Amino acid sequence: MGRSKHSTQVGAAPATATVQPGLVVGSHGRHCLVESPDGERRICHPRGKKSQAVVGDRVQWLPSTDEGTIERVDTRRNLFYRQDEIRTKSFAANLDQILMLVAAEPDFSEHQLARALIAAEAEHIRALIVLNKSDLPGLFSPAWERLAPYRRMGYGVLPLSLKDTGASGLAEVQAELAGRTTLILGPSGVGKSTLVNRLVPSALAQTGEISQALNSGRHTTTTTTWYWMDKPAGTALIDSPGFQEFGLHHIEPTQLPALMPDIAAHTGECRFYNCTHRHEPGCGVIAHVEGDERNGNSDADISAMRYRIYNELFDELSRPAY
Ligand SMILES: Nc1nc2c(ncn2[C@@H]2O[C@H](COP(=O)(O)OP(=O)(O)OP(=O)(O)O)[C@@H](O)[C@H]2O)c(=O)[nH]1
Ligand SMILES: [Zn+2]
Repeated sequence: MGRSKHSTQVGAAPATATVQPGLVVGSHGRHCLVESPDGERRICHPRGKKSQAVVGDRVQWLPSTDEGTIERVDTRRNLFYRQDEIRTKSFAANLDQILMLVAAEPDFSEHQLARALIAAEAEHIRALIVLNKSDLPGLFSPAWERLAPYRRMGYGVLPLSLKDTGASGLAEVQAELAGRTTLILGPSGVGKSTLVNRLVPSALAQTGEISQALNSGRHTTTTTTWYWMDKPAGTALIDSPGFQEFGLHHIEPTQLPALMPDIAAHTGECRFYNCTHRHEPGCGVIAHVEGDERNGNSDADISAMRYRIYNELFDELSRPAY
């Protein structure tokens, strides 16, 4: 077996093999890499559909020769995933937070940012936004301004620069990661690989090892990977491959307001208890939308862009699946 030579333990399973606890640190397709409490790692295969695991899962596994079988996935605290019309794509489980990395350039999509934040809220996962490339002043300031609504609604937003060998803001980012399990997400070109390599100097080597083990020696980048930054302190970083669209088909349109903190702040002010905040008279949300001609209010703390994103998502999630 091509895969076997990469496993760290060799030998037949004892006849009285008992299930053992483990942590999923890599996954590719149906099989995954499981780390035992002593740090040993081996490839495991799910016993069946119910024992399919994702990175971050705590599992109970049974040794079989030099590989293993996942017998059970422990109850998850949360599962961060996206869903398009056809399928669900899981990123990872049991997260303390997601770190959304965007940059002064390339220009980031606020829609994609909003979608990831909504998916995190739906699973009660904390989110942190980091704006990289603060060394590009002409581009950084407008990007920082675009994030003002997110700061206002309570998200942590941190500036960062990883240019050349210098860094600024890295210590502040590290402080937010300490003692937590963090999934890092970001569109292409924002500096995600640069950041992961800076936070986990052995990342490149580890990725090679994990994807080799999981892909019978073929090096691919389609693997979600768990990196220990500080194991005794419980600080871990999960890096997952890029994606095109962040589907939110698992969310009902009427759930959206509760998952968007700036909108949620005003839903209690609406005249109708089942207000959709799109056209109703006496709507507390509309009354707080910046520049909306329907509002005669003082305090417009919902940006026009955020309200547009709300409406577009509401329409999208209201369309019947086909
Ligand atoms: N000016 C500046 N450039 C940066 C900074 N961080 C990363 N870069 C550059 O941005 C480019 C993209 O960085 P990567 O780390 O490859 O980005 P990525 O997000 O992993 O992108 P993909 O590999 O496409 O997924 C590289 O040319 C980096 O050198 C920064 O803080 N400032
Ligand atoms: Zn309303």
